[in-house]
Parts: sequence; C-alpha cells; structure tokens
Amino acid sequence: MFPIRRNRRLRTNEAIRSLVRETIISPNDFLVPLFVVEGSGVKEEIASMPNYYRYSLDRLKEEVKLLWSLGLKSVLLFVKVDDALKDNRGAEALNPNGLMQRAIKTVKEVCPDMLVMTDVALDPFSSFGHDGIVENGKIVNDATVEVLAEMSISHAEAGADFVAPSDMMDGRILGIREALDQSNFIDTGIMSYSAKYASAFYGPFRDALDSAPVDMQNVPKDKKTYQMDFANREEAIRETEMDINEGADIVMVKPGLCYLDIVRDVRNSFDIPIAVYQVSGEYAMLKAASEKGWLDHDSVMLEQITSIKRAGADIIASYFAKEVVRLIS
Ligand SMILES: NCc1[nH]cc(CCC(=O)O)c1CC(=O)O
Ligand SMILES: [Mg+2]
Repeated sequence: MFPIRRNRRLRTNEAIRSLVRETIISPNDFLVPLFVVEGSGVKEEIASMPNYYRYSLDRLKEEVKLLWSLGLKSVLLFVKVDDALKDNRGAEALNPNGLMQRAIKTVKEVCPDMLVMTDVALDPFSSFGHDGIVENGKIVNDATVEVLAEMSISHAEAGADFVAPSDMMDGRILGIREALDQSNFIDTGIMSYSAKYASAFYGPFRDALDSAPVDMQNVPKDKKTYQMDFANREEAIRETEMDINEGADIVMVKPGLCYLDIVRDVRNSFDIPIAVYQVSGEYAMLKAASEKGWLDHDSVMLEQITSIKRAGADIIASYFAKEVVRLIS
C-alpha cells in the first residue's frame, strides 16, 4: 500500500490548488508609500526605484484617486524637503503649512475616506540626515522624542489618521501617545516601526528623499546606534512588547524579506496587527534583475508578497502595491 497519502492530489490543477490555498492577497493588504515634493506638475521617476515617482501636490491628487479606484485605501506619506529648510532639530517638520501638512490635506480633499498615515522621524528634515537631533556625535534620545511628539500633533491637526514613527528612539510611542491624548487626538492611531533594523536595503529610499546621513566629522555615518542590529532576533520581541505596552496600535517589522523569521516570531508572540515594510532595496533588486531578464517580474513579485503575508503580516507596505493589485484583479 505505497503510498497511503498522496499530497500531489491537492496540486493536480489550478482549481484544486486555489481551493486549498492558505494565503490570499487582496487590495486590503496594502499600505501604499507615497513620496511628495514641492512644485507643480511634477511626477519624477526615482532613479534607483524604476516606475516609482515623487509627486507634487497637484499630481498627488491623480495618483490618490487612481489608488482608490484600484481598491487601495491606505497611504503612507513621505516628503522630500529642500536642503535650505533642513536643520538639526527638524524645525520644518512642525511647520503647520509644511509640505507634509499640505500633503495630508490634499489627500483628504480628493479622497476623504483614504486612510492617511504619516512618517514621523527627523531624517527628511535633518541637516545631518539623522532620525534624531545630533549632539556631540550622538543622536540624543529624549530631546528627539519631544520633537516627534510635536510632529505627531501637527500631523494629526492636518488630518492624519495614523502617525508612523520610524525613528527607533526609546520611549517615543509613550511620548507620542500622551501628547496626542493631551491634545485630544484620542482617535489618532500609532503604527510603530517597532523592530526596524539598520539595513543597507534603505539605500534607494534615501535617494528618493535625499535623506542619507551626511559625511561630516562628529556625525555618525550610519543609524546603528538606534536602528537594530540585523544579527538579533530576541531583541525584536523586546522592542515590540515595549511599543505595545506604550500604546502602539499597529507594530511593524522592517525590512521584509530578510526578516520573515522576525515577522513569524512577532506573530506568534502578540495578538496585534502587524505591518511589514517591503523596503526600497527589495523593490530595486527585483526591478533590476527583471530588467536584465534574469527574473520574471510578476511571478517573483507575487511570490514575495505572498511570503510576507504567509509569514504573518496583516499589512504590507510595498512599492509594488499597485502592480500587484492590477495583476490579481
Ligand atoms: N526614518 C526614515 C525612514 N522611513 C522609512 C525608511 C526606509 C524605507 C525604504 O527603504 O523603503 C526610512 C529610511 C531610514 O531609516 O533610513
Ligand atoms: Mg523601541
């Protein structure tokens, strides 16, 4: 009686495969990152992110409407700030009429039901390209948290539904939650980049926003004193648990593909929505390999996205969102 069990029966054709498929991708899974710049009529392709663009506010409107029509209902906003507006404390981040604040209003104006999340960190506003304030060669934690809390209030005032602190300062979730509550933004959510690793996969993103750490004496060249060491796994649980206790509504693991063990650990440890950020370098790798004809773009894209969800993600922040949704619809 060899063999009793024949697993291949369940793989015979697409009908049976789809019947037993465990992980299904839908537009509801995605959070779409958007890069915003000053100007008008601007839709400029990011060199290291083929087919991904920076939009001026007028062109952002079209893009947001398009996303909505595809069933993509959540965006994550990032802004590219002029060098002249950058300083060590990221003062421009608090400008009530700053680019981020106007971008939030623009999205809500054309698409009131679109969920708007905003990046909260100093790097796009920092003259040193760091997520926090630099003093004597160090990124100072507590003073940075104060700015992040003010920044969060400013985003909430402009109409953001969720703020997404991506800076990895200690205690910032509590600082932001208390600040939002004190300003009566009790319904404004926090998606915390809880386990964010110091990754070389962020390179294209830093090109997109011109936000890489500067090469200067007494300024750290990398973000390793605040973002996590990629050799560590248990630490991700500790970081995530603290953020949940401090009031995070959604926690995140970032980057995606190299960190799916972490995603599964977090999934098995906590009963809270988990976001995974498939970052710019992951996007760029597939674009480059498929341009060379070395990988089949759409198949690999779907395999990657499905793997992220299979690992335990509830939410996937991905530059592929639009392409995936078009592929599966
Ligand atoms: N704090 C900024 C921020 N928010 C998201 C990313 C990376 C996203 C990507 O690579 O797609 C980064 C870059 C960084 O930490 O240097
Ligand atoms: Mg932390």
